[in-house]
Amino acid sequence: MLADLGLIGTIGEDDEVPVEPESDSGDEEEEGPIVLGRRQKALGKNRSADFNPDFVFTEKEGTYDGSWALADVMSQLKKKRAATTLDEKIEKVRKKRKTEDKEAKSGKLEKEKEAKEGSEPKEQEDLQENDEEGSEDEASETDYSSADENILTKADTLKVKDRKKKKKKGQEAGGFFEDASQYDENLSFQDMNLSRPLLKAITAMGFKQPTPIQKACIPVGLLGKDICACAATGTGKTAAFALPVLERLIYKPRQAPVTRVLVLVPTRELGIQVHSVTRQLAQFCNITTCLAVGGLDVKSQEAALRAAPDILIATPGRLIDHLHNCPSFHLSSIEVLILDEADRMLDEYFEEQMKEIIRMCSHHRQTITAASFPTTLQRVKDLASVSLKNPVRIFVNSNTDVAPFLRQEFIRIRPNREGDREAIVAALLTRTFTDHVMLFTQTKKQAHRMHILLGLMGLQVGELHGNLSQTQRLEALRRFKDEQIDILVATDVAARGLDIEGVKTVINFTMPNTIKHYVHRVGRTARAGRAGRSVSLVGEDERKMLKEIVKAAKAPVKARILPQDVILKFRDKIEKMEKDVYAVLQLEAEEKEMQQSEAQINTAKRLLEKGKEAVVQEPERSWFQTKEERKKEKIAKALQEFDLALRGKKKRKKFMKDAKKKGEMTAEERSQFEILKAQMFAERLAKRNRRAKRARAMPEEEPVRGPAKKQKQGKKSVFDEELTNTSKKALKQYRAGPSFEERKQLGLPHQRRGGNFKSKSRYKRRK
Ligand SMILES: Nc1ncnc2c1ncn2[C@@H]1O[C@H](COP(=O)(O)OP(=O)(O)OP(=O)(O)O)[C@@H](O)[C@H]1O
Repeated sequence: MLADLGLIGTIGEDDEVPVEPESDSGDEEEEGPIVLGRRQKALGKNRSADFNPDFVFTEKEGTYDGSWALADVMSQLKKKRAATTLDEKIEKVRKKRKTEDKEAKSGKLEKEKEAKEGSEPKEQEDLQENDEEGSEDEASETDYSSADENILTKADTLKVKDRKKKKKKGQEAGGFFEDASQYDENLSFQDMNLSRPLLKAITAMGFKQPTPIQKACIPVGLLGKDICACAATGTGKTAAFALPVLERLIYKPRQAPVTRVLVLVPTRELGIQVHSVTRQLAQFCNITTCLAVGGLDVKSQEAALRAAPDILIATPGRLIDHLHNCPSFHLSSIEVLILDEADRMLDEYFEEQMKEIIRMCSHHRQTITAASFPTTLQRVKDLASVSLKNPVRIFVNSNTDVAPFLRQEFIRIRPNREGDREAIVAALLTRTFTDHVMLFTQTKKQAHRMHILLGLMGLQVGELHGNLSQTQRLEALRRFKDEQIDILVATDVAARGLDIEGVKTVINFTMPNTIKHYVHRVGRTARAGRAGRSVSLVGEDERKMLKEIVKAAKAPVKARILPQDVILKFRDKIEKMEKDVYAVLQLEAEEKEMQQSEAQINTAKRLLEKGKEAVVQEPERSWFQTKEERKKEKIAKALQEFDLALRGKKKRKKFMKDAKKKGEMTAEERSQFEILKAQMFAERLAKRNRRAKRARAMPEEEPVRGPAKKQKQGKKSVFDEELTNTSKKALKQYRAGPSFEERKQLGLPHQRRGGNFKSKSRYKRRK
């Protein structure tokens, strides 16, 4: 059972001093290891009212082994492994290339000998040239020879980017929220009236003092109020919402076991992490937790749900699956609903699923939403569509705040040099940022390609995106966490919430869709008070976002310039590697084909041997939408996107068409495609925001009473009223005909012609 799996352990707890050992080698302007105290002093000058720069993420002294619970979670995964891993394929191609190069070299030497024996002076010249080429070939092998030393050590240039003065906007006022963003700076965990088991767990986890969001959030959460919380990435939001909830659960009288708390998260990996942190915080109390995210075994989750765990952490899709297919499981007992990464949970992508979940939740509950930043107050009000009741707004950072100890750098990509991106990234990863690096790409395809390219260069790389199986995703995360790989290439699936300890550098291959995505991506480093660095490649089309980032930055933003010959060298290297990349992709395709045919053969074999019964059909699981509805929704969304992608964008249309026709894209086109993808997303988002706000209501079917009801129905016309009035009085009046007054007004004879039916019908006829 999941509850017994012991999914304890966390990401990010150790006894390290919060110092970032820099991996840069050839950078003259580089500072030495950034000691937190010093950075803080510097920041002190720039003191922000939103984030308390005096806050120190103190060293963790806990004895608790905070390792990932990945091993346990992975035991739930289906064991369906590829015959060989991608890294094995890369290694195979690399070895082949090495032997081929060796052979070519020895061939050349032999030729050289022959030539020396009976050659003329001109031939000798040619051979000299060949010799030079030969040494370059050698250098193009993955390991760097002395010829490349210069390239590896030549320093980049760093310039501080000018920053236009940020206009200070007043905080958006909203009568809707009670504001509790001010907090008592001296508040300690002990002052918060938390129970002993929780305090013990906090100590065991090594937390010495609460973070600003925890200081602000925990006291309000304990009062049972609805909260709309917002703080920078990596500032401890998870514990901020988990602690008050755990405290309340400890004191709840227990009768029959019921699930009281539901935490919804947007990605599976984040679910695993939140579950792990909750388990650690609850390690000394008798509170049960359950993890129900996609990609993990359904059956064991069902069994765990039947035991009604106190806290359930889930992704929306898998939760709905259980609600519809696990008869005894329901949400009517939910007392606290928590939406982590709330802005994502309430965006269009999850809209239908969220409506369905909230519809099933009990009306009487506390709702807590946690996000890294709400862009506008309107957005926050959107969050209110989950029916927050007199919510308390707790914002301890402003809209575009990045982590306080993040150093932001940008590399300019000149027009028509888009094709250099891969070379620049390769140069950064081999020369400057060699370990604990996350590289973000826009598309899964580019992430995969970068994995292969960098792997062929001899770097230790892994990839994390939606095209991989859950096993592969978690395995990549585990290897990165365990320092088996130095670089994790990922798409935005890994951008939110993931707390991977010790990430030193985040590199953006292209700028992400929106600033919000940027803040999330770079938020994977400089967490919990540690220092970190982000390096983003910015092309002409992306400069607008750069300007905004520079404007919002509190610390100086730097421009990094790589020496041109370094870029050329790596470009050359990549060009030469192209055939090897193709070879790896080919190996993958062949293996996939083999596996598919093997599976078909096995099914046929079983059918032949044991008849139809041998092929066990999984019972179909039901879903809240019919297959038709699901299909319709998907088609509608796809059409909308397609429509947007094409509208007025002839250039794009042509680009897509050309790229498709050619089958293979050049480095330039690949980079453009990445940028295009991000732009399309941003456009879709902008269009969505321009649209008149639909009632994003998640209808709470509570009866509306009193004047509200009248207002809602609108005023009826006299005609409607007469037509629909069926009261006794109205009927009597109708039978009796118009009154004396009415007759006078209508110019009818004043005398009624008797009250009998006959005269009345006559009157009616005349009328
Ligand atoms: N009071 C504290 N003292 C020291 N470390 C803490 C404290 N609270 C949390 N942390 C650590 O800070 C790190 C970041 O915490 P967490 O993942 O909750 O941040 P977050 O705000 O949810 O980030 P994101 O927005 O990226 O999801 C974790 O490693 C956690 O263990």
